[in-house]
Amino acid sequence: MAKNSLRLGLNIDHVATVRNARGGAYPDPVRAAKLAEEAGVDGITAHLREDRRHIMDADIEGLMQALTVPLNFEMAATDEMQAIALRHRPHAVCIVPEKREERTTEGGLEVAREENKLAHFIAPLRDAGCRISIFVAADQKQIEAAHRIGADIVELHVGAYCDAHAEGDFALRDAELQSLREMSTYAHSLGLEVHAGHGLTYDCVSPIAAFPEVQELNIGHFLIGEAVFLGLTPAVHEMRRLMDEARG
Ligand SMILES: CC(=O)[C@@H](O)[C@H](O)COP(=O)(O)O
Ligand SMILES: NCC(=O)COP(=O)(O)O
Repeated sequence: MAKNSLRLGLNIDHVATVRNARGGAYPDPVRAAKLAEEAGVDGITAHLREDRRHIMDADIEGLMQALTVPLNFEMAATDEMQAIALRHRPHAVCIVPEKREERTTEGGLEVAREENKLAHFIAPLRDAGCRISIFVAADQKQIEAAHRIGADIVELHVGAYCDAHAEGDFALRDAELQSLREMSTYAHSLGLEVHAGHGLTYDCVSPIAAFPEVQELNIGHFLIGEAVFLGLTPAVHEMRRLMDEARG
């Protein structure tokens, strides 16, 4: 595996969170995405939630028109979202679980219990040329099911590891890290491309970036927050530096 094959995808959802807090047009997530592109990100991630709490339909339209880097379109497995993805045909579609009342994405997708349904759901998206990613916990059963339904990618939900690190529960953090390490090796052995994301910060990114099987990190909330202090370009550059350093 090439040394520098770790890509950074910026999740721009929370530019839209700030915009939507007041209504109106700014800050504009498409402008943020273009700036991030100039700063050297390898892709943009946007999650069109069913309740449109941050990214809106017009943002997806704007991103599809403006971006030169790939768009990773995160969405729930609903008919509405499938129709939107089929209209835009983004580079990748990442299927995520969604609960209307949650503050953020709490876990990975339940693939094993919904295997047939999901296999049918992703088929037209694949036929439309989208790469299929499934956002999963570090759980062998879910990874095997993602492989069986024909996903190209699994994105490992690293939120529990990040939370344990932030809370100083280092025993739990190390246990989570070990599961993530084992499951990234396992997913790669099945032929799945491995991505990781959710809750990554400067403080906790390095051990995940060091996993040789991981090819992409999707990072948003922390970087958009950090951009308030540093500006988006320096914030992205610092994350890129830490990822490269961890990769060795
Ligand atoms: C699936 C995922 O991890 C991201 O899309 C993240 O969820 C975005 O933030 P919210 O969970 O706040 O929508
Ligand atoms: N899929 C995870 C993601 O896109 C980024 O999550 P976060 O860094 O905004 O928590």
